[in-house]
Amino acid sequence: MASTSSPSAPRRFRWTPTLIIGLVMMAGMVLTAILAPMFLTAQAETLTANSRQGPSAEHWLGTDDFGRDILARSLVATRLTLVMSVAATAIAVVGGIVLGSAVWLAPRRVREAALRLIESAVAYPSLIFALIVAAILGPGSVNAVIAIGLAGIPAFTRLTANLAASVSHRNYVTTARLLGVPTPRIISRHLLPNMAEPLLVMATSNFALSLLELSSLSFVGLGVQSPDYDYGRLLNEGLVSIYSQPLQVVGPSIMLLLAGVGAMLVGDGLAAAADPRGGRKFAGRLSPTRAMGTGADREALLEVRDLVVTAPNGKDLVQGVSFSIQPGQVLGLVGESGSGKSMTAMAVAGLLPEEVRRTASVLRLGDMDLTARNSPAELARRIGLVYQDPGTTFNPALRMGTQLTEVQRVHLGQSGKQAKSTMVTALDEMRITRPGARMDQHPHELSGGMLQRAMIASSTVADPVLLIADEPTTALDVTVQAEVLRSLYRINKERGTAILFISHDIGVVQELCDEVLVMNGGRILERLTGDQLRDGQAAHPYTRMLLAATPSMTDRREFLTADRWQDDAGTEPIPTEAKVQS
Ligand SMILES: Nc1ncnc2c1ncn2[C@@H]1O[C@H](COP(=O)(O)OP(=O)(O)OP(=O)(O)O)[C@@H](O)[C@H]1O
Repeated sequence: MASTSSPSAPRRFRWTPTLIIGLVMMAGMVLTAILAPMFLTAQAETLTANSRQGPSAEHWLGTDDFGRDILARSLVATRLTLVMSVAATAIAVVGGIVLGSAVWLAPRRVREAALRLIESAVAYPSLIFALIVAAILGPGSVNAVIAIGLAGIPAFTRLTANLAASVSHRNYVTTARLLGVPTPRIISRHLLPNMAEPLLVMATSNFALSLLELSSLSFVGLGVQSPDYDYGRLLNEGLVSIYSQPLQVVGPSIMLLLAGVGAMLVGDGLAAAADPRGGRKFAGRLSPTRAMGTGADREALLEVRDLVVTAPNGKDLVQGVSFSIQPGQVLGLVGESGSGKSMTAMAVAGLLPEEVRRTASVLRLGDMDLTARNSPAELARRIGLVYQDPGTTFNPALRMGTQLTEVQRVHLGQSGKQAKSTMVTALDEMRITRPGARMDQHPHELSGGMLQRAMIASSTVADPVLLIADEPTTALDVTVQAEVLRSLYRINKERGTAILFISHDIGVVQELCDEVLVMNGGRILERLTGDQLRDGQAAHPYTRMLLAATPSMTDRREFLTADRWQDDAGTEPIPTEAKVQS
Protein backbone atom coordinates (compact mmCIF):
# COMPACT_ATOMS: atom_id res chain seq x y z
CA MET A 1 0.00 0.00 0.00
CA ALA A 2 0.99 3.59 -0.24
CA SER A 3 3.40 5.01 2.14
CA THR A 4 1.47 7.81 3.58
CA SER A 5 3.64 10.83 3.88
CA SER A 6 2.98 13.08 6.74
CA PRO A 7 1.23 16.09 5.40
CA SER A 8 2.60 18.33 8.03
CA ALA A 9 6.14 17.14 7.71
CA PRO A 10 8.49 20.04 7.33
CA ARG A 11 9.98 20.50 3.93
CA ARG A 12 13.64 19.69 3.48
CA PHE A 13 15.90 22.11 5.32
CA ARG A 14 18.00 24.41 3.14
CA TRP A 15 21.60 24.53 4.34
CA THR A 16 23.04 27.76 3.00
CA PRO A 17 26.73 28.78 3.29
CA THR A 18 25.64 31.71 5.49
CA LEU A 19 23.92 29.38 7.92
CA ILE A 20 26.81 26.92 8.00
CA ILE A 21 29.42 29.64 8.59
CA GLY A 22 27.21 31.21 11.28
CA LEU A 23 26.69 27.89 13.04
CA VAL A 24 30.41 27.08 12.93
CA MET A 25 31.20 30.50 14.42
CA MET A 26 28.57 30.09 17.13
CA ALA A 27 29.75 26.57 17.89
CA GLY A 28 33.25 28.03 18.33
CA MET A 29 31.86 30.65 20.71
CA VAL A 30 29.98 28.06 22.74
CA LEU A 31 33.05 25.84 22.98
CA THR A 32 35.09 28.84 24.12
CA ALA A 33 32.43 29.65 26.72
CA ILE A 34 32.64 26.10 28.07
CA LEU A 35 36.39 25.46 27.88
CA ALA A 36 37.99 28.87 28.55
CA PRO A 37 36.77 29.20 32.16
CA MET A 38 37.95 25.61 32.80
CA PHE A 39 41.51 26.13 31.59
CA LEU A 40 42.25 29.86 31.56
CA THR A 41 40.70 31.27 34.75
CA ALA A 42 44.04 31.35 36.58
CA GLN A 43 45.75 33.43 33.84
CA ALA A 44 42.67 35.61 33.48
CA GLU A 45 42.15 36.43 37.14
CA THR A 46 45.38 36.01 39.12
CA LEU A 47 47.00 39.34 39.93
CA THR A 48 50.70 39.42 39.03
CA ALA A 49 53.47 41.98 38.99
CA ASN A 50 53.72 41.78 35.16
CA SER A 51 51.32 44.67 34.57
CA ARG A 52 50.86 46.46 31.23
CA GLN A 53 53.14 44.19 29.26
CA GLY A 54 53.11 44.20 25.48
CA PRO A 55 52.44 41.10 23.38
CA SER A 56 54.81 38.20 24.00
CA ALA A 57 54.89 34.44 23.45
CA GLU A 58 53.45 34.02 26.95
CA HIS A 59 50.82 36.78 26.70
CA TRP A 60 49.75 37.12 23.06
CA LEU A 61 47.77 40.31 23.65
CA GLY A 62 49.85 41.44 26.61
CA THR A 63 48.64 42.01 30.18
CA ASP A 64 46.36 44.54 31.84
CA ASP A 65 46.99 46.97 34.72
CA PHE A 66 46.97 44.09 37.20
CA GLY A 67 49.20 41.74 35.21
CA ARG A 68 46.32 39.52 33.98
CA ASP A 69 46.45 37.96 30.53
CA ILE A 70 44.21 40.01 28.18
CA LEU A 71 43.52 37.16 25.75
CA ALA A 72 42.59 34.78 28.57
CA ARG A 73 40.22 37.38 30.05
CA SER A 74 38.62 37.97 26.64
CA LEU A 75 38.06 34.26 26.18
CA VAL A 76 36.79 33.62 29.72
CA ALA A 77 34.38 36.58 29.43
CA THR A 78 32.61 34.71 26.63
CA ARG A 79 30.67 32.53 29.11
CA LEU A 80 29.08 35.38 31.07
CA THR A 81 28.40 37.36 27.87
CA LEU A 82 26.64 34.46 26.16
CA VAL A 83 24.69 33.39 29.27
CA MET A 84 23.42 36.94 29.78
CA SER A 85 22.47 37.28 26.11
CA VAL A 86 20.58 33.97 26.16
CA ALA A 87 18.77 34.98 29.35
CA ALA A 88 17.76 38.37 27.94
CA THR A 89 16.54 36.73 24.72
CA ALA A 90 14.55 34.18 26.72
CA ILE A 91 12.82 36.97 28.66
CA ALA A 92 11.97 38.77 25.42
CA VAL A 93 10.67 35.60 23.71
CA VAL A 94 8.60 34.28 26.64
CA GLY A 95 7.28 37.73 27.58
CA GLY A 96 6.47 38.48 23.95
CA ILE A 97 4.62 35.18 23.40
CA VAL A 98 2.57 35.56 26.59
CA LEU A 99 1.71 39.21 25.89
CA GLY A 100 1.15 38.61 22.18
CA SER A 101 -1.25 35.73 22.90
CA ALA A 102 -3.06 37.89 25.45
CA VAL A 103 -3.38 40.69 22.90
CA TRP A 104 -4.74 38.26 20.31
CA LEU A 105 -7.29 36.94 22.82
CA ALA A 106 -8.38 40.38 24.00
CA PRO A 107 -11.65 41.98 22.80
CA ARG A 108 -11.28 43.86 19.52
CA ARG A 109 -11.05 47.39 20.97
CA VAL A 110 -8.51 46.39 23.63
CA ARG A 111 -6.53 44.50 21.01
CA GLU A 112 -6.41 47.44 18.65
CA ALA A 113 -5.33 49.82 21.40
CA ALA A 114 -2.69 47.35 22.63
CA LEU A 115 -1.34 46.86 19.11
CA ARG A 116 -0.99 50.63 18.68
CA LEU A 117 0.87 50.83 21.97
CA ILE A 118 3.14 47.99 20.94
CA GLU A 119 3.85 49.63 17.58
CA SER A 120 5.03 52.76 19.43
CA ALA A 121 7.15 50.66 21.80
CA VAL A 122 8.75 48.83 18.89
CA ALA A 123 9.56 52.15 17.20
CA TYR A 124 11.32 53.39 20.36
CA PRO A 125 15.07 52.48 20.35
CA SER A 126 15.44 49.44 22.59
CA LEU A 127 18.85 50.47 23.91
CA ILE A 128 17.50 53.79 25.22
CA PHE A 129 14.59 51.91 26.79
CA ALA A 130 17.07 49.44 28.36
CA LEU A 131 19.26 52.28 29.63
CA ILE A 132 16.27 53.85 31.37
CA VAL A 133 15.21 50.54 32.92
CA ALA A 134 18.79 49.74 33.97
CA ALA A 135 19.15 53.21 35.50
CA ILE A 136 15.95 52.67 37.49
CA LEU A 137 16.85 49.15 38.62
CA GLY A 138 20.49 50.06 39.35
CA PRO A 139 23.72 48.59 37.98
CA GLY A 140 24.39 44.83 37.97
CA SER A 141 24.34 41.79 35.67
CA VAL A 142 20.85 40.62 36.60
CA ASN A 143 19.34 44.07 36.22
CA ALA A 144 21.05 44.51 32.85
CA VAL A 145 19.58 41.21 31.66
CA ILE A 146 16.11 42.24 32.86
CA ALA A 147 16.43 45.64 31.17
CA ILE A 148 17.52 44.23 27.83
CA GLY A 149 14.95 41.39 28.06
CA LEU A 150 12.12 43.86 28.71
CA ALA A 151 13.32 46.05 25.86
CA GLY A 152 12.98 43.09 23.48
CA ILE A 153 9.44 42.14 24.53
CA PRO A 154 7.47 44.59 22.29
CA ALA A 155 8.93 43.20 19.07
CA PHE A 156 8.03 39.62 20.03
CA THR A 157 4.61 40.69 21.24
CA ARG A 158 3.85 42.27 17.89
CA LEU A 159 5.15 39.25 16.00
CA THR A 160 3.16 36.80 18.14
CA ALA A 161 -0.08 38.79 17.94
CA ASN A 162 0.19 39.14 14.16
CA LEU A 163 1.14 35.52 13.62
CA ALA A 164 -1.66 34.32 15.90
CA ALA A 165 -4.15 36.44 13.98
CA SER A 166 -2.89 34.99 10.72
CA VAL A 167 -2.81 31.33 11.85
CA SER A 168 -6.17 31.61 13.60
CA HIS A 169 -7.94 31.98 10.25
CA ARG A 170 -6.85 28.52 9.17
CA ASN A 171 -9.52 25.89 8.91
CA TYR A 172 -8.19 23.62 11.63
CA VAL A 173 -8.24 26.44 14.19
CA THR A 174 -11.80 27.36 13.25
CA THR A 175 -12.76 23.70 13.52
CA ALA A 176 -11.07 23.36 16.91
CA ARG A 177 -12.99 26.43 18.11
CA LEU A 178 -16.25 25.05 16.84
CA LEU A 179 -15.52 21.80 18.65
CA GLY A 180 -15.08 23.76 21.87
CA VAL A 181 -11.37 23.08 22.32
CA PRO A 182 -10.19 25.33 25.18
CA THR A 183 -8.24 28.43 24.10
CA PRO A 184 -4.98 27.54 25.92
CA ARG A 185 -5.02 24.21 24.09
CA ILE A 186 -5.64 25.93 20.75
CA ILE A 187 -2.67 28.20 21.45
CA SER A 188 -0.32 25.40 22.50
CA ARG A 189 -1.45 22.86 19.93
CA HIS A 190 -2.26 24.89 16.83
CA LEU A 191 -0.84 28.38 17.11
CA LEU A 192 2.59 28.07 18.71
CA PRO A 193 3.86 25.16 16.57
CA ASN A 194 2.95 27.15 13.47
CA MET A 195 4.66 30.26 14.76
CA ALA A 196 7.86 28.49 15.80
CA GLU A 197 9.79 29.19 12.63
CA PRO A 198 9.47 32.99 12.44
CA LEU A 199 9.84 33.22 16.21
CA LEU A 200 13.08 31.23 16.06
CA VAL A 201 14.43 33.43 13.30
CA MET A 202 13.58 36.54 15.26
CA ALA A 203 15.01 35.08 18.49
CA THR A 204 18.36 34.62 16.75
CA SER A 205 18.38 38.22 15.58
CA ASN A 206 17.36 39.31 19.05
CA PHE A 207 20.23 37.33 20.55
CA ALA A 208 22.75 39.25 18.41
CA LEU A 209 21.11 42.53 19.42
CA SER A 210 21.06 41.59 23.13
CA LEU A 211 24.74 40.74 22.96
CA LEU A 212 25.59 44.20 21.70
CA GLU A 213 23.21 46.00 24.04
CA LEU A 214 24.38 44.12 27.14
CA SER A 215 27.96 44.91 26.23
CA SER A 216 26.96 48.54 25.81
CA LEU A 217 25.36 48.62 29.26
CA SER A 218 28.48 47.06 30.83
CA PHE A 219 30.66 49.48 28.86
CA VAL A 220 28.86 52.49 30.31
CA GLY A 221 29.04 50.96 33.80
CA LEU A 222 25.40 49.91 34.16
CA GLY A 223 25.88 46.23 33.46
CA VAL A 224 28.35 43.69 34.85
CA GLN A 225 30.26 44.94 37.89
CA SER A 226 33.80 44.04 39.00
CA PRO A 227 35.12 41.44 39.80
CA ASP A 228 32.83 39.79 37.19
CA TYR A 229 33.52 40.65 33.58
CA ASP A 230 31.89 40.33 30.20
CA TYR A 231 33.07 41.82 26.90
CA GLY A 232 31.54 45.20 27.71
CA ARG A 233 33.16 45.30 31.13
CA LEU A 234 36.57 44.47 29.60
CA LEU A 235 36.11 47.29 27.08
CA ASN A 236 35.21 49.60 29.96
CA GLU A 237 38.40 48.61 31.81
CA GLY A 238 40.51 48.99 28.69
CA LEU A 239 39.16 52.44 27.88
CA VAL A 240 41.24 54.24 30.55
CA SER A 241 44.48 53.02 29.06
CA ILE A 242 43.41 52.93 25.42
CA TYR A 243 46.33 55.09 24.27
CA SER A 244 49.09 53.46 26.35
CA GLN A 245 47.72 49.90 26.14
CA PRO A 246 45.46 49.74 23.02
CA LEU A 247 45.59 45.93 22.86
CA GLN A 248 43.46 45.80 26.01
CA VAL A 249 40.35 46.62 23.94
CA VAL A 250 41.33 44.52 20.94
CA GLY A 251 40.64 41.13 22.60
CA PRO A 252 37.07 41.82 23.77
CA SER A 253 36.32 43.82 20.60
CA ILE A 254 37.26 40.88 18.35
CA MET A 255 35.28 38.43 20.50
CA LEU A 256 32.26 40.75 20.45
CA LEU A 257 32.55 41.06 16.69
CA LEU A 258 32.82 37.29 16.19
CA ALA A 259 29.85 36.51 18.46
CA GLY A 260 27.71 39.25 16.90
CA VAL A 261 28.53 38.32 13.31
CA GLY A 262 28.08 34.59 14.07
CA ALA A 263 24.63 35.15 15.59
CA MET A 264 23.56 37.41 12.74
CA LEU A 265 24.71 34.90 10.14
CA VAL A 266 22.70 32.17 11.90
CA GLY A 267 19.64 34.46 11.89
CA ASP A 268 20.20 35.27 8.22
CA GLY A 269 20.69 31.61 7.35
CA LEU A 270 17.56 30.56 9.24
CA ALA A 271 15.59 33.32 7.53
CA ALA A 272 16.78 32.16 4.13
CA ALA A 273 15.92 28.58 5.04
CA ALA A 274 12.46 29.67 6.14
CA ASP A 275 11.85 31.68 3.01
CA PRO A 276 14.35 31.20 0.18
CA ARG A 277 13.31 34.52 -1.38
CA GLY A 278 13.20 36.56 1.80
CA GLY A 279 16.62 36.21 3.37
CA ARG A 280 17.33 38.74 6.01
CA LYS A 281 14.07 40.54 5.37
CA PHE A 282 12.28 37.67 6.99
CA ALA A 283 14.27 38.00 10.20
CA GLY A 284 11.74 40.36 11.67
CA ARG A 285 12.95 43.42 9.80
CA LEU A 286 9.80 43.62 7.78
CA SER A 287 6.39 43.76 9.29
CA PRO A 288 5.54 40.38 10.83
CA THR A 289 2.33 40.18 8.86
CA ARG A 290 4.24 40.31 5.66
CA ALA A 291 6.77 37.84 6.99
CA MET A 292 3.98 35.43 7.74
CA GLY A 293 2.50 35.97 4.32
CA THR A 294 5.65 34.75 2.66
CA GLY A 295 6.21 31.91 5.10
CA ALA A 296 5.68 28.28 4.35
CA ASP A 297 2.33 26.58 4.48
CA ARG A 298 3.50 23.69 6.58
CA GLU A 299 0.10 22.05 6.91
CA ALA A 300 -0.23 21.79 3.18
CA LEU A 301 -0.03 18.37 1.60
CA LEU A 302 1.14 19.89 -1.67
CA GLU A 303 3.02 23.15 -1.67
CA VAL A 304 3.90 24.86 -4.93
CA ARG A 305 5.76 28.16 -4.88
CA ASP A 306 6.98 30.25 -7.79
CA LEU A 307 6.54 27.46 -10.31
CA VAL A 308 7.88 28.41 -13.72
CA VAL A 309 7.67 26.07 -16.69
CA THR A 310 9.69 27.16 -19.70
CA ALA A 311 9.38 25.94 -23.29
CA PRO A 312 12.51 25.18 -25.33
CA ASN A 313 12.10 28.55 -27.10
CA GLY A 314 12.43 30.34 -23.76
CA LYS A 315 8.73 31.18 -23.42
CA ASP A 316 7.35 30.77 -19.92
CA LEU A 317 4.29 28.54 -20.20
CA VAL A 318 3.67 28.78 -16.45
CA GLN A 319 4.78 32.07 -14.92
CA GLY A 320 5.49 31.88 -11.19
CA VAL A 321 2.42 30.05 -9.96
CA SER A 322 2.03 29.44 -6.20
CA PHE A 323 -0.65 27.43 -4.43
CA SER A 324 -1.09 24.72 -1.87
CA ILE A 325 -3.47 21.83 -1.33
CA GLN A 326 -4.42 20.79 2.19
CA PRO A 327 -4.88 17.11 3.03
CA GLY A 328 -8.29 15.99 1.81
CA GLN A 329 -8.91 19.20 -0.12
CA VAL A 330 -10.19 19.37 -3.68
CA LEU A 331 -8.49 22.19 -5.54
CA GLY A 332 -9.78 23.18 -8.94
CA LEU A 333 -7.59 24.64 -11.66
CA VAL A 334 -9.75 26.25 -14.28
CA GLY A 335 -8.94 28.18 -17.43
CA GLU A 336 -9.31 28.03 -21.17
CA SER A 337 -7.28 25.73 -23.38
CA GLY A 338 -3.58 26.62 -23.35
CA SER A 339 -3.69 28.54 -20.07
CA GLY A 340 -1.05 26.26 -18.52
CA LYS A 341 -3.20 24.01 -16.35
CA SER A 342 -1.78 20.72 -17.59
CA MET A 343 1.76 22.08 -17.51
CA THR A 344 1.25 23.01 -13.87
CA ALA A 345 -0.13 19.57 -13.03
CA MET A 346 2.53 17.70 -14.95
CA ALA A 347 5.23 19.81 -13.30
CA VAL A 348 3.89 18.60 -9.94
CA ALA A 349 3.77 14.98 -11.10
CA GLY A 350 7.25 15.19 -12.63
CA LEU A 351 5.86 14.23 -16.03
CA LEU A 352 6.77 17.24 -18.15
CA PRO A 353 8.09 16.61 -21.63
CA GLU A 354 11.90 16.33 -21.59
CA GLU A 355 12.48 19.53 -23.54
CA VAL A 356 10.46 21.63 -21.09
CA ARG A 357 12.24 23.10 -18.05
CA ARG A 358 10.73 23.52 -14.59
CA THR A 359 11.88 25.68 -11.67
CA ALA A 360 10.22 26.37 -8.31
CA SER A 361 11.35 27.76 -4.99
CA VAL A 362 9.21 25.11 -3.27
CA LEU A 363 7.64 22.02 -4.80
CA ARG A 364 6.77 19.62 -2.03
CA LEU A 365 4.36 16.77 -1.47
CA GLY A 366 4.27 15.91 2.23
CA ASP A 367 7.93 15.39 3.10
CA MET A 368 8.88 14.68 -0.50
CA ASP A 369 10.83 17.37 -2.35
CA LEU A 370 9.44 17.13 -5.86
CA THR A 371 12.29 19.19 -7.30
CA ALA A 372 14.68 16.39 -6.35
CA ARG A 373 15.17 13.23 -8.41
CA ASN A 374 12.56 10.89 -6.95
CA SER A 375 12.01 7.26 -7.77
CA PRO A 376 9.13 6.79 -10.23
CA ALA A 377 7.78 4.02 -7.99
CA GLU A 378 7.59 6.36 -4.99
CA LEU A 379 5.92 9.05 -7.11
CA ALA A 380 3.42 6.52 -8.45
CA ARG A 381 2.58 5.48 -4.90
CA ARG A 382 1.93 9.04 -3.77
CA ILE A 383 0.38 10.63 -6.85
CA GLY A 384 -2.45 9.11 -8.87
CA LEU A 385 -3.26 10.44 -12.32
CA VAL A 386 -6.47 10.46 -14.29
CA TYR A 387 -6.25 11.74 -17.85
CA GLN A 388 -8.72 13.39 -20.15
CA ASP A 389 -9.65 10.74 -22.64
CA PRO A 390 -10.31 7.25 -21.30
CA GLY A 391 -10.46 6.05 -24.89
CA THR A 392 -6.78 6.79 -25.40
CA THR A 393 -5.62 5.99 -21.87
CA PHE A 394 -5.96 2.27 -22.46
CA ASN A 395 -4.24 0.17 -25.07
CA PRO A 396 -7.04 -1.28 -27.23
CA ALA A 397 -5.02 -4.44 -27.88
CA LEU A 398 -4.63 -5.45 -24.24
CA ARG A 399 -7.18 -6.83 -21.82
CA MET A 400 -8.29 -4.41 -19.08
CA GLY A 401 -6.88 -6.63 -16.32
CA THR A 402 -3.35 -6.49 -17.71
CA GLN A 403 -3.40 -2.70 -17.90
CA LEU A 404 -5.27 -1.98 -14.71
CA THR A 405 -2.94 -4.05 -12.53
CA GLU A 406 0.25 -2.55 -13.93
CA VAL A 407 0.82 -0.07 -11.09
CA GLN A 408 0.41 -2.78 -8.46
CA ARG A 409 2.65 -5.27 -10.21
CA VAL A 410 5.38 -2.84 -11.24
CA HIS A 411 5.41 -0.33 -8.40
CA LEU A 412 3.90 -2.18 -5.46
CA GLY A 413 5.56 -5.53 -6.23
CA GLN A 414 2.30 -7.50 -5.99
CA SER A 415 1.89 -10.90 -7.62
CA GLY A 416 -0.45 -11.13 -10.63
CA LYS A 417 -3.10 -12.92 -8.59
CA GLN A 418 -2.92 -10.51 -5.67
CA ALA A 419 -3.02 -7.51 -8.03
CA LYS A 420 -6.07 -8.90 -9.83
CA SER A 421 -8.01 -9.51 -6.65
CA THR A 422 -7.18 -5.99 -5.35
CA MET A 423 -8.24 -4.45 -8.65
CA VAL A 424 -11.52 -6.37 -8.75
CA THR A 425 -12.32 -4.94 -5.31
CA ALA A 426 -11.30 -1.46 -6.50
CA LEU A 427 -13.54 -1.70 -9.58
CA ASP A 428 -16.36 -2.88 -7.40
CA GLU A 429 -15.85 0.14 -5.12
CA MET A 430 -16.10 2.33 -8.22
CA ARG A 431 -19.51 0.70 -8.78
CA ILE A 432 -18.46 -1.01 -11.98
CA THR A 433 -20.75 -3.96 -12.59
CA ARG A 434 -19.30 -7.49 -12.93
CA PRO A 435 -15.75 -6.34 -12.11
CA GLY A 436 -14.23 -9.81 -12.44
CA ALA A 437 -15.52 -10.19 -15.99
CA ARG A 438 -14.40 -6.65 -16.91
CA MET A 439 -10.81 -7.64 -16.21
CA ASP A 440 -10.92 -10.07 -19.14
CA GLN A 441 -12.55 -7.60 -21.51
CA HIS A 442 -10.88 -5.22 -23.95
CA PRO A 443 -11.32 -1.42 -23.61
CA HIS A 444 -13.79 -1.13 -26.50
CA GLU A 445 -16.19 -3.40 -24.60
CA LEU A 446 -16.61 -0.82 -21.83
CA SER A 447 -18.46 2.50 -21.97
CA GLY A 448 -16.57 5.79 -21.71
CA GLY A 449 -17.79 6.41 -18.18
CA MET A 450 -16.84 2.91 -17.11
CA LEU A 451 -13.38 3.26 -18.62
CA GLN A 452 -12.82 6.52 -16.79
CA ARG A 453 -14.00 5.01 -13.50
CA ALA A 454 -11.71 2.04 -14.14
CA MET A 455 -8.90 4.55 -14.65
CA ILE A 456 -9.76 6.21 -11.34
CA ALA A 457 -9.81 2.80 -9.65
CA SER A 458 -6.39 2.00 -11.07
CA SER A 459 -4.96 5.42 -10.11
CA THR A 460 -6.17 5.20 -6.55
CA VAL A 461 -5.53 1.53 -5.84
CA ALA A 462 -2.12 2.40 -4.35
CA ASP A 463 -3.94 4.84 -2.06
CA PRO A 464 -2.10 7.96 -3.24
CA VAL A 465 -2.22 11.07 -1.06
CA LEU A 466 -2.88 13.23 -4.12
CA LEU A 467 -4.96 12.51 -7.19
CA ILE A 468 -4.40 14.69 -10.22
CA ALA A 469 -7.42 14.59 -12.48
CA ASP A 470 -6.61 16.42 -15.72
CA GLU A 471 -9.87 17.19 -17.52
CA PRO A 472 -11.28 13.80 -16.46
CA THR A 473 -14.76 14.54 -17.78
CA THR A 474 -14.01 16.57 -20.91
CA ALA A 475 -14.18 13.67 -23.34
CA LEU A 476 -17.41 12.33 -21.83
CA ASP A 477 -20.96 13.30 -22.54
CA VAL A 478 -22.65 15.24 -19.80
CA THR A 479 -24.59 12.36 -18.25
CA VAL A 480 -21.46 10.26 -17.99
CA GLN A 481 -19.57 13.25 -16.55
CA ALA A 482 -21.85 12.97 -13.55
CA GLU A 483 -20.81 9.35 -12.88
CA VAL A 484 -17.15 10.26 -12.97
CA LEU A 485 -17.51 13.34 -10.80
CA ARG A 486 -19.40 11.28 -8.33
CA SER A 487 -16.62 8.68 -8.21
CA LEU A 488 -14.06 11.39 -7.53
CA TYR A 489 -16.31 12.88 -4.87
CA ARG A 490 -16.59 9.53 -3.11
CA ILE A 491 -12.84 8.88 -3.25
CA ASN A 492 -12.24 12.27 -1.68
CA LYS A 493 -14.85 11.89 1.04
CA GLU A 494 -14.27 8.25 1.91
CA ARG A 495 -10.49 8.07 1.71
CA GLY A 496 -9.55 11.70 2.29
CA THR A 497 -7.53 11.75 -0.93
CA ALA A 498 -6.64 15.30 -1.93
CA ILE A 499 -7.49 16.11 -5.54
CA LEU A 500 -6.06 18.57 -8.02
CA PHE A 501 -8.96 18.83 -10.43
CA ILE A 502 -8.27 20.45 -13.78
CA SER A 503 -10.95 21.58 -16.15
CA HIS A 504 -11.75 24.31 -18.62
CA ASP A 505 -15.39 24.00 -17.54
CA ILE A 506 -15.96 26.27 -14.56
CA GLY A 507 -19.40 24.73 -14.05
CA VAL A 508 -17.89 21.30 -13.45
CA VAL A 509 -15.19 22.75 -11.21
CA GLN A 510 -17.62 24.50 -8.93
CA GLU A 511 -19.50 21.29 -8.32
CA LEU A 512 -16.60 19.51 -6.76
CA CYS A 513 -13.96 21.90 -5.51
CA ASP A 514 -13.30 23.41 -2.09
CA GLU A 515 -11.10 26.05 -3.66
CA VAL A 516 -10.65 27.20 -7.24
CA LEU A 517 -7.74 28.86 -9.01
CA VAL A 518 -8.52 30.63 -12.26
CA MET A 519 -5.59 30.48 -14.70
CA ASN A 520 -4.87 32.37 -17.85
CA GLY A 521 -1.65 32.86 -19.82
CA GLY A 522 0.32 30.77 -17.32
CA ARG A 523 -0.70 32.90 -14.34
CA ILE A 524 -3.28 32.63 -11.58
CA LEU A 525 -5.78 35.44 -12.03
CA GLU A 526 -8.13 34.74 -9.17
CA ARG A 527 -8.49 32.46 -6.16
CA LEU A 528 -11.96 31.64 -4.91
CA THR A 529 -13.50 29.20 -2.52
CA GLY A 530 -16.02 26.81 -4.04
CA ASP A 531 -18.73 28.63 -2.10
CA GLN A 532 -17.69 32.03 -3.44
CA LEU A 533 -17.80 30.68 -6.97
CA ARG A 534 -21.19 29.06 -6.41
CA ASP A 535 -22.48 32.31 -4.89
CA GLY A 536 -21.35 34.22 -7.97
CA GLN A 537 -18.73 36.20 -6.08
CA ALA A 538 -16.12 36.05 -8.83
CA ALA A 539 -14.41 39.44 -9.11
CA HIS A 540 -12.09 39.05 -12.08
CA PRO A 541 -13.64 39.82 -15.48
CA TYR A 542 -12.00 36.69 -16.93
CA THR A 543 -13.67 34.47 -14.33
CA ARG A 544 -16.99 36.19 -15.03
CA MET A 545 -16.45 35.55 -18.72
CA LEU A 546 -15.82 31.86 -18.05
CA LEU A 547 -18.97 31.72 -15.97
CA ALA A 548 -20.95 33.44 -18.68
CA ALA A 549 -19.66 30.90 -21.20
CA THR A 550 -20.81 28.01 -19.03
CA PRO A 551 -24.05 26.30 -20.06
CA SER A 552 -27.01 27.27 -17.93
CA MET A 553 -26.71 25.77 -14.51
CA THR A 554 -30.38 25.02 -14.60
CA ASP A 555 -29.84 22.81 -17.65
CA ARG A 556 -26.91 21.18 -15.98
CA ARG A 557 -28.79 20.60 -12.78
CA GLU A 558 -31.33 18.59 -14.69
CA PHE A 559 -28.64 16.04 -15.31
CA LEU A 560 -27.64 16.01 -11.71
CA THR A 561 -31.00 15.20 -10.28
CA ALA A 562 -31.27 12.05 -8.24
CA ASP A 563 -32.59 10.01 -11.15
CA ARG A 564 -29.85 11.05 -13.48
CA TRP A 565 -27.19 10.20 -10.94
CA GLN A 566 -28.31 6.60 -11.12
CA ASP A 567 -25.61 5.23 -13.35
CA ASP A 568 -25.45 1.90 -15.08
CA ALA A 569 -24.40 0.31 -11.82
CA GLY A 570 -27.39 1.69 -9.99
CA THR A 571 -25.56 4.04 -7.70
CA GLU A 572 -27.22 6.42 -5.33
CA PRO A 573 -27.39 10.18 -5.96
CA ILE A 574 -24.51 12.45 -5.11
CA PRO A 575 -24.95 14.25 -1.78
CA THR A 576 -26.64 17.59 -2.12
CA GLU A 577 -23.66 19.71 -1.13
CA ALA A 578 -21.66 18.43 -4.09
CA LYS A 579 -24.27 19.46 -6.59
CA VAL A 580 -24.27 22.54 -8.69
CA GLN A 581 -25.99 25.53 -7.22
CA SER A 582 -27.52 27.77 -9.75
N1 LIG B 1 5.98 20.23 -25.23
C1 LIG B 1 5.67 21.51 -25.33
N2 LIG B 1 6.57 22.41 -25.76
C2 LIG B 1 6.27 23.71 -25.87
N3 LIG B 1 5.07 24.24 -25.54
C3 LIG B 1 4.13 23.40 -25.11
C4 LIG B 1 4.36 21.99 -24.97
N4 LIG B 1 3.23 21.42 -24.51
C5 LIG B 1 2.33 22.41 -24.36
N5 LIG B 1 2.85 23.59 -24.71
C6 LIG B 1 2.20 24.90 -24.66
O1 LIG B 1 2.05 25.25 -23.30
C7 LIG B 1 0.90 26.05 -23.12
C8 LIG B 1 0.12 25.52 -21.94
O2 LIG B 1 -0.33 24.21 -22.23
P1 LIG B 1 -1.23 23.34 -21.25
O3 LIG B 1 -1.35 21.99 -21.85
O4 LIG B 1 -0.69 23.45 -19.90
O5 LIG B 1 -2.60 24.11 -21.33
P2 LIG B 1 -3.96 23.70 -20.67
O6 LIG B 1 -4.43 24.89 -19.93
O7 LIG B 1 -3.83 22.44 -19.92
O8 LIG B 1 -4.85 23.50 -21.95
P3 LIG B 1 -5.63 22.20 -22.46
O9 LIG B 1 -6.90 22.21 -21.70
O10 LIG B 1 -5.81 22.45 -23.89
O11 LIG B 1 -4.74 21.04 -22.16
C9 LIG B 1 0.14 26.00 -24.43
O12 LIG B 1 0.34 27.22 -25.10
C10 LIG B 1 0.79 24.87 -25.20
O13 LIG B 1 0.79 25.14 -26.58
